[in-house]
Amino acid sequence: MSADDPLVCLLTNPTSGAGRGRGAASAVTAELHRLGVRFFDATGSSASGSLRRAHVAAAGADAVVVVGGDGMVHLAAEVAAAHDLPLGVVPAGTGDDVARGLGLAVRDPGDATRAVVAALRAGRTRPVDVLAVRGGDPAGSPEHRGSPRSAGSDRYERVVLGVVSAGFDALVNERANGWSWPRGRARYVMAVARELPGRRSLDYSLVVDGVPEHRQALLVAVANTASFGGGMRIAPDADPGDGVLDLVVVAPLPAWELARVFPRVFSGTHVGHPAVEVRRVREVELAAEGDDLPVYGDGERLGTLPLRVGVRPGGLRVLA
Ligand SMILES: Nc1ncnc2c1ncn2[C@@H]1O[C@H](COP(=O)(O)OP(=O)(O)OP(=O)(O)O)[C@@H](O)[C@H]1O
Repeated sequence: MSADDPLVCLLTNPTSGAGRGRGAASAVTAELHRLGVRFFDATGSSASGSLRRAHVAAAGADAVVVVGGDGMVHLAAEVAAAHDLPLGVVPAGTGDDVARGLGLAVRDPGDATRAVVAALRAGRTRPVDVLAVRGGDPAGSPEHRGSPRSAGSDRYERVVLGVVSAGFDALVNERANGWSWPRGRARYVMAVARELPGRRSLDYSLVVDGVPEHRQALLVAVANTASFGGGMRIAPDADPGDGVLDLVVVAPLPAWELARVFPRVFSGTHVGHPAVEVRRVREVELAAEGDDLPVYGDGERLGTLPLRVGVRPGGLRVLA
């Protein structure tokens, strides 16, 4: 190991993957030691602590490497993008939708670490698009405090790698996050079942690539990658390398029809349904009438509407 070797800012999360994160973190640090990689472990006792420490550590690092699920990858992407560093991902969550969406294999943490280190040492990165989200009331996302860019909602911009969504699924997410059991997909499916009877469509005001439109919809999602919620392929053809976003609007459906169509989201075949519209766009402004509708990005609460989502083509380099 020499001072010329790359220095990694490492982020882990003991709570990822229903507790698997702790073991994954140990496996990764052991492998980094074995491979002689210089790293600084920026993991704190909470998400906000990790974010603060990572912003400091990243200032002197050559890469950010994250061990965890979508929420951790989200946090690490924020740091990597702010410091213009490549991001290495060791998936260790319950869903790992973002990692899969980026085309990364979800495998043994040791193998994933070796792949990341090989890419780092070879200087091999793949550019991926990111969603740049403005608005969304940062007060609604306490873990975000501590970022150099969190001051003032106008200047506030947040990076999302996977899917930004508002509507039925955000309410489902809100409900699922309030439960500690069951884990993973089962928790989402149960939350859907609980949310279905009370489901309502909302009056959305959208500005899509500069053109205003009003829509009654159950759900509006802006996707960079295909899935969220542990395998729900909301935008099955979304490609994080195409420089555009997939805007998904689900029109109101009777409850019985929604219950019939919903399971098709796991295979992505819901997009053939007439109530589901998918468009390739570059920027969406999103508001919902008279509602503090929660908005989620990468499975994390971003805050509430209104907000604007744009694409930064190739905005992040992934070590792969
Ligand atoms: N150091 C930490 N200590 C406690 N909680 C943390 C820490 N770092 C992050 N968190 C929180 O843990 C939550 C879950 O993290 P993560 O997304 O990595 O795992 P997961 O939920 O199991 O995976 P997935 O989102 O892929 O299903 C995040 O919402 C994040 O805010």
